[in-house]
Amino acid sequence: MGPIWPSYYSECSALLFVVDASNPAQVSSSCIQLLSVLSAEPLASVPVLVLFNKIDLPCYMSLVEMKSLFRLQDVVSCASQPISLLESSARLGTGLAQVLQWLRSALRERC
Ligand SMILES: Nc1nc2c(ncn2[C@@H]2O[C@H](COP(=O)(O)OP(=O)(O)OP(=O)(O)O)[C@@H](O)[C@H]2O)c(=O)[nH]1
Repeated sequence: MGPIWPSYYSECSALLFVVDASNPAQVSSSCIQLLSVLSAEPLASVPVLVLFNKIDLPCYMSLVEMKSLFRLQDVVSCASQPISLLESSARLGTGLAQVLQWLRSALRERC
């Protein structure tokens, strides 16, 4: 779906970038894709939540591991937009309250 994302950028008020944390191959390609999304001009000031999902699965990569493997702290510091990082399990509902809280406050700040 990546190739069609830019057609939505101009209408975007908040961006939820969901990464499958249980799939190491997808995690690395997602991080590269994230850098491209963050550098898109229409998203320069749009609040971003990077959500590491599927943390209920046995082999998921934790936020701590991902921060160190993909230098996420550097990505966050260098980006023009505010970026938050959260973990979730959509299956179990873990972390979803924080996602909604982030969404509410991101949209409130844009109004
Ligand atoms: N165990 C687990 N499974 C999940 C979770 N979230 C989604 N899934 C499952 O993952 C599969 C794909 O979910 P989708 O929502 O279709 O995600 P997608 O991005 O379209 O598909 P993928 O690219 O394959 O991840 C479905 O079978 C979901 O039930 C989660 O937090 N934990």
